Amino acid sequence: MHVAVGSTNPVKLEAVEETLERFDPTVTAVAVDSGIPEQPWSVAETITGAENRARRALTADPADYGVGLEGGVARFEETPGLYLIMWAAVTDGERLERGGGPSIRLPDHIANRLEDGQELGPVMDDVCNTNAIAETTGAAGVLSADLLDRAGALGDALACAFGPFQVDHYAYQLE
Ligand SMILES: O=P(O)(O)OP(=O)(O)OP(=O)(O)OC[C@H]1O[C@@H](n2cnc3c(O)ncnc32)[C@H](O)[C@@H]1O
Ligand SMILES: [Mg+2]
Repeated sequence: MHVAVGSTNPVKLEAVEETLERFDPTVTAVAVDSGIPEQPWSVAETITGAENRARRALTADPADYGVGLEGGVARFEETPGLYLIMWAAVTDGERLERGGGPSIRLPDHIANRLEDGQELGPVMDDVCNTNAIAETTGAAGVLSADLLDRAGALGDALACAFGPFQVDHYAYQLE
């Protein structure tokens, strides 16, 4: 199985390789434009970024599946605070499925810096005194006391978008 991933971030490639390990995938990285701002600010924008990445990766590199993984931030009416969210999209060229990953509240001092227009990756590096933490454990790792890591969190979203291609239950269309 050949999977084209719309990113060159090693943590995203790791997420795909680990999550789809059972299918023994050949994973290629495709540099694509996500078509949205570098720091998505809503569920809708984050999902659109994942969709664009999946479609554009498959167009650039004809594989069995195109995968898009996108991190973003969003507010929810039902709960206070700014949340880090992540979404995945998978396409086989005809059908496209979406799946969501974990959501974790950002500390106010970090949320305030995003409100001022900064990006989460560099803000996390500044706060944690790290270099490119978005390519390893990520904010998801740091803020969950390492109960998660970014590859695993993105992998959960991917599993939710990829599973429906493999499971017969989705093949029956309800009229
Ligand atoms: O090369 P790409 O694929 O774009 O990888 P990226 O790390 O920039 O990932 P996204 O564009 O999907 O994420 C949007 C922004 O949110 C940041 N981000 C998302 N999740 C993060 C995490 O767990 N830790 C640190 N930064 C994160 C990321 O660095 C970007 O500034
Ligand atoms: Mg990015």
